[in-house]
Amino acid sequence: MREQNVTGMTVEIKALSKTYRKNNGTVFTAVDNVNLAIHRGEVFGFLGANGAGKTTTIKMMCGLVAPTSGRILLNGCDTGPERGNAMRQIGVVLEGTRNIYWPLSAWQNLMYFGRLKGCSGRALNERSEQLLRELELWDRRNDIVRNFSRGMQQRIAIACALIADPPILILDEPTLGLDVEATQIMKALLQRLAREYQKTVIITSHQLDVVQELCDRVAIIHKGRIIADRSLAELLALFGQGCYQIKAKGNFANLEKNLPGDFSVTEENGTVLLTGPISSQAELYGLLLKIREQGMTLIAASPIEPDLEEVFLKLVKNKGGEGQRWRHAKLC
Ligand SMILES: Nc1ncnc2c1ncn2[C@@H]1O[C@H](COP(=O)(O)OP(=O)(O)OP(=O)(O)O)[C@@H](O)[C@H]1O
Repeated sequence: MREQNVTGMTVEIKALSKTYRKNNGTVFTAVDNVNLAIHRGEVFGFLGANGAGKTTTIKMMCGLVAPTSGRILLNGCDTGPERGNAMRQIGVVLEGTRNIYWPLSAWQNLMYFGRLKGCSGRALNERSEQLLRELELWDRRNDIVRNFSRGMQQRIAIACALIADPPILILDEPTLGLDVEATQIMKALLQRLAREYQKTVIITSHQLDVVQELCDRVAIIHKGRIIADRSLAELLALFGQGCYQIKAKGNFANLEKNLPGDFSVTEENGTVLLTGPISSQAELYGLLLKIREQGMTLIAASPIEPDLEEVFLKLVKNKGGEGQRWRHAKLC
């Protein structure tokens, strides 16, 4: 029976672990005590470097890999004892364009996947038409999918994943291989699914600019463990405090050794860029003074906003995750 969903979360992952036994008999932990709670109507980015444990976690959510321990509740249904019900709560696009049948038309794909998921008759026809119109593919419904662009194939895969109207949509690299325009269409579509239809949209992606534009919240997994789980705004703010970039011209050789250790110095087309943490106005003025004393010409000094890529790299490089955030926050 479905567990009453009183938490307002459509996905709850509790103490989830997965271990594999290697050929030499040692045990390898791919996913290590992961806890996540994802809201209805949220676009959630699940990030990690290669081999971090994203796919293993997603596969456990999709019932493709059995957890070693822990629980996954999808809209209140436990993927263990209530696998069938739990699977009805999700639509999954794991390998994008490979999720659909290329020799079939768009319409035939929807009929096929719809029937596979227990839909039939008028309801299936109406749902298919609605999805194809929504995804601006209605005019191409009778065309063979093989001849579609990658972006269109990806949209058909999403339509097939949504055919039974699940509350949760999971997508692995939804914008991989798409051009700029198709990427924009995909981002707008996923955002609309979350905002207008209150779907919980979970994406994995290595394209951090896409994640930054698209996601409300981000979790970062590293060596099987969650090292950050926050709203995007919080994550960026956490790492953005007091970070400055100063532009100047002139010889910086002597200045470099007098800079605080966390500062980086680069030169671009004759302009020297000094980037690093500044904790107070006094510290900023002191540094500007040093630059002038050096005989350099000051061009500009401005606070900088970190992007998700910087935040990701800092967290992953320092491995300690948010537990050490104050130390990292200084490393602008
Ligand atoms: N069936 C398996 N047997 C043994 N080890 C596995 C198995 N599946 C995954 N692993 C290991 O578990 C770790 C996590 O793999 P996973 O595929 O979840 O990473 P990922 O974050 O999805 O990486 P990528 O971004 O490269 O897809 C890796 O070290 C991988 O080699």
